[in-house]
Amino acid sequence: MSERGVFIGKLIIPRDREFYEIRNPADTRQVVAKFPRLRRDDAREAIGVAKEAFAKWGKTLPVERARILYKVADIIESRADEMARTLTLEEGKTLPDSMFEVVRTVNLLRFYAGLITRGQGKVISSQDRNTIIMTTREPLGVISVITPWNFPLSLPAWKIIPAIATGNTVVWKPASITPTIAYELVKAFYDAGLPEGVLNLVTGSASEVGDELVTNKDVDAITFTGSLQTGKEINEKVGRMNRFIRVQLELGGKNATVLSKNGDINLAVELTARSAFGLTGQACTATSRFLVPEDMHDEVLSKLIERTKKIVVGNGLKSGVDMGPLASKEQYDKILSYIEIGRNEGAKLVYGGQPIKGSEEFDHGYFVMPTIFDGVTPDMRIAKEEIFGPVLAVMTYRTLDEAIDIVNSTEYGLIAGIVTRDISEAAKFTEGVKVGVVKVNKPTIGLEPWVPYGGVKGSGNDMYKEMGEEAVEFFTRIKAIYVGY
Ligand SMILES: NC(=O)C1=CN([C@@H]2O[C@H](COP(=O)(O)OP(=O)(O)OC[C@H]3O[C@@H](n4cnc5c(N)ncnc54)[C@H](OP(=O)(O)O)[C@@H]3O)[C@@H](O)[C@H]2O)C=CC1
Ligand SMILES: O=C(O)CCC(=O)C(=O)O
Repeated sequence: MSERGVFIGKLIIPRDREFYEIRNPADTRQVVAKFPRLRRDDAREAIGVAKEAFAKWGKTLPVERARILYKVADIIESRADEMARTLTLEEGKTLPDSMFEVVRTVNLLRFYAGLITRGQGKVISSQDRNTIIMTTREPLGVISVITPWNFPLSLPAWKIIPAIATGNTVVWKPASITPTIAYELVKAFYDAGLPEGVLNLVTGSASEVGDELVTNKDVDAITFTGSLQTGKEINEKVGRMNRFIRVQLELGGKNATVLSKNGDINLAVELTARSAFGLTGQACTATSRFLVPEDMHDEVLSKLIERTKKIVVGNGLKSGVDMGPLASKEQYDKILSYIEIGRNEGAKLVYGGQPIKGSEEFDHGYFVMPTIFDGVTPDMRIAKEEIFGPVLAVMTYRTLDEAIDIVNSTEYGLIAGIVTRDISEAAKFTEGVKVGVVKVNKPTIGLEPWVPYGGVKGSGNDMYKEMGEEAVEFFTRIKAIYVGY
């Protein structure tokens, strides 16, 4: 398997750096690609290149930037099958889920291309005669983009595209285990004619490359998605630097789906099974708690187990597979350890709870069964901590108020779902839950790119939203202009 490069201004293959292997999580005998482990100096160089490129890119007309974004969209569309396959090989999710990411990326490109040509300022009436006041939005400069592995294409895309569309330049550090699809995304930008240095890709460790992207004084803003722990670390580091820059932190979740007494049981079971076990539970939007009215518990649980038995686990490249492997050995060990924690703290394991082994198809991958714990109480670790895998906690409640309290009882606040036929119940739930997104009769997974997204509490620093028109607010600053005539 060939060695891949990085983009520092342009594509380079740094032969004097160590290369590390990316392996397929469904079959670890297969090497997907090799990438260089860059050092701090390389990241510093990339930031310098981005700063230089900003001097020109920041002054291009929106229509020129839009023209390139539309072209990137066409290129990605023409490479959709190949890119989806690469994503599955590298991260493990099923091909339809990978294709969903590709299509979302194309939609993001076209959405922001259209949006920026519409203009971003306002005209405000003045208290003085013969005066016009207006605002414009200007790009910030160099943006550090640091992203996780679970949505390795569309999640970075929803940061990079509005950043570049608004005239900023970018240095991107993808998660160490998913650089191949990152490389493909950046390549599509350059194939579309993006000027050198506007989008830079640096692969390497969090402690060197990641740290440089956070602490370098030429960085004007940081947008990060990842764990709560890393988010706190980045926040502290930036705080210690004694200068004011924007930091966007999108962190974990411990999302609940609540079945109300007035809800459709079959719908709740279907949405929960999809949101808990789809994407192998490795989504920040996944449902990891299922709250069920006490008197409906037995019927719901038996339907949930029946539905979960139908989930086909396997290599994401195979058709008919619903759930791929976990993305890495680290993930595999972590999920199995949480299953052990659940057992030890007295939750009842009613389905799964095992790695899948014993055949050629499964012996070389990080496969585990979809897992359901029943009798989970809010004080248990499996009810509070983000597991980030296919492990669902079933909990019971008596009143809607109590359900809302349970939903709010973790340190996270990303998404909450309710299944109900009663509109006033849906309204009460929506008002009561402390989260960034509410889903009514919909799965917690599945976001649309034109809708603002972001969590509260431990799920994010909640100053700016991602996606939608709102993303532009993070990547631009407002200038007010008073004109007398
Ligand atoms: N709210 C949201 O929108 C989403 C949140 N997430 C959250 O992401 C987490 C899973 O992703 P995971 O990759 O494990 O998260 P991490 O926080 O471990 O890593 C995220 C990214 O940050 C890098 N990184 C890690 N430590 C530092 C540091 N000190 N300074 C700079 N960069 C650093 C990582 O590099 P490296 O890979 O080299 O370690 C990676 O690129 C889950 O908690 C999940 O909930 C995921 C998706 C969406
Ligand atoms: O659920 C989705 O559509 C997106 C979720 C996501 O991006 C994430 O979990 O990282």
